[in-house]
Amino acid sequence: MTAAGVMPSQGLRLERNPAKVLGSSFLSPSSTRSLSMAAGKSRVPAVSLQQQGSGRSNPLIIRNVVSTEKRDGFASISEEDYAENFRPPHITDNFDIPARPSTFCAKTSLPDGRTINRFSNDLGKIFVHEDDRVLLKTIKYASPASAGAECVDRDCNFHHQWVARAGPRSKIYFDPAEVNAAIVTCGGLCPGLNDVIRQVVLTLDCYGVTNIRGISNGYRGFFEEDLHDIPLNRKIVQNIHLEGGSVLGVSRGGARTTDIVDSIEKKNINMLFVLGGNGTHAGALAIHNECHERGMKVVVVGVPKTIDNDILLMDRTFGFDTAVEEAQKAINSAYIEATSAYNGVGIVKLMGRQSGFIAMHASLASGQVDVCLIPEVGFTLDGPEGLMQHIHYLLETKGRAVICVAEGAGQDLMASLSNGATDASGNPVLGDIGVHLTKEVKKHFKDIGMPADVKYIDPTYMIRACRANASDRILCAVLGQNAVHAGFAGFTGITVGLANNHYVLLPIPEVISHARNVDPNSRMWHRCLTSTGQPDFL
Ligand SMILES: Nc1ncnc2c1ncn2[C@@H]1O[C@H](COP(=O)(O)OP(=O)(O)OP(=O)(O)O)[C@@H](O)[C@H]1O
Ligand SMILES: O=P(O)(O)OC[C@H]1O[C@](O)(CO)[C@@H](O)[C@@H]1O
Ligand SMILES: [Mg+2]
Repeated sequence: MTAAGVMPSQGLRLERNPAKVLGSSFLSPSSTRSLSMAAGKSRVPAVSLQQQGSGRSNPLIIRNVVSTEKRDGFASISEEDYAENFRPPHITDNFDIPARPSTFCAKTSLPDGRTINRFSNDLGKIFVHEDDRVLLKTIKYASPASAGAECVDRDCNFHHQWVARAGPRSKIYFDPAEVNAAIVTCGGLCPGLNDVIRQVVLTLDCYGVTNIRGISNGYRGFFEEDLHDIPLNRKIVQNIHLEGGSVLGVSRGGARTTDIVDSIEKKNINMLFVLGGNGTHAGALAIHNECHERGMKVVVVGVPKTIDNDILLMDRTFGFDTAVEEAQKAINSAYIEATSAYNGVGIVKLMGRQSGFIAMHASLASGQVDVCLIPEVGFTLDGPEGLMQHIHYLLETKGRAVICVAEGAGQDLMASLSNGATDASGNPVLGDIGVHLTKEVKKHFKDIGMPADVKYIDPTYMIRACRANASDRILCAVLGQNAVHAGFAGFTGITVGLANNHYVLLPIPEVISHARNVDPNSRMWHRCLTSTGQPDFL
């Protein structure tokens, strides 16, 4: 991201049905359907997998908006463009399915197998109107030079970006008796996975769905012969949120879209909930597209899971808050060690392959960190501006130095170590910056004959395996419930999220074009620097 020109929607421009959007609002599923049919076109995004990949790319280039005119690095995009881009794909875009009254909360099952009426839909306003919208951006920047400015034109004009509001609709597109739901958790672990699984199951139960399965160990569970589905119901999931991890298991790699969709077809799954990060969502989009190409009436709904908080457009993803909180223990231990030692240096490594949000927030929260290093901001070790000089200064002035480093930081300093290797999902295998820094700091002070007592803490997997904290559990509850509401409302190829403090539905391509990064021009990074008092190390 540059301070000068950040696209409002940092995703791909989809080749969509040219249905005219009125003003800045969206079309309701029913009106969209008639327009789609009239136009004789499918709204399934014609986007290749390569385009869907989570590798970084310049949003100004990939958003190939026909009406876009680029001037001084800015693209002029109309509010209609936003509306069209953020219109969540709907099952009725491709199939003529009648809407039916919602069954949400009509009844629920008890642990003993009995069914009771929950509460009547007449009791109050429980439904979100299908035309409800959430405003994505709320700041009107006066100038592209404003801190963290996201401007779409040279004059920094404000464009309304309305996105669909998440929540239960009064009309649904599935008969609960015919729903065959599946949940899959992919990628790495993240605090809160079990909470989301639990909420998806509880909410399906509230709609009256009894046929629910968990797919074992991520996408692999669809086709690895030794992996078996796990039946799920209200009773089974009742206490799963009390532990970290995923009761379904996770995995990386092995995503063969055609095999997965063969399996979906064979198992008759028609509502798929996919919990995962950028890679998982790219897979979900591929599954969604393949299902539609095969004429399968399947909705695919994502729930963004990334402890790193690196998914576009979202205020935060579940697990992040827990990670920041858990990291405090490690930072505090490093601080205690460093302050108690003679010339103590405490180094803590935190997760964040491409994005330094955990390290930045944990450093800011702790107030004990002297230097925060993130992937988005380069640094050097040696020379007058280098990190070693600053540690030297800290030892002389404070008698200690506490460093919080994100795992993706300083990879250029260890180019020879990582060797271009990738994991099963194609993610780069990183060099261990924590170990590298520890060695370099020890070596530097030994070389100059100054005592330095260096202690290194790597709490990464301890943090990731935690049970979610209360605030993340609430986020998980709302996201899990909204995923089911979205599925019943017929939305597909979408994901749920918290944007601008409201719960929304977003088309998957809009959130996965690249990882969300810390903007070095943002107020938050500047707040972190104000707190640590660190200089630039370049
Ligand atoms: N471009 C892609 N298209 C289809 N499937 C993909 C793609 N990228 C990754 N996947 C699959 O999605 C699953 C999860 O991907 P990955 O391991 O990158 O985790 P992730 O969802 O990004 O989560 P995390 O935040 O933990 O990295 C894997 O099974 C992987 O094969
Ligand atoms: O070791 P694993 O399981 O591949 O996971 C490590 C990765 O997972 C992440 O937390 C993303 O989920 C990265 O920050 C980290 O590099
Ligand atoms: Mg990933």
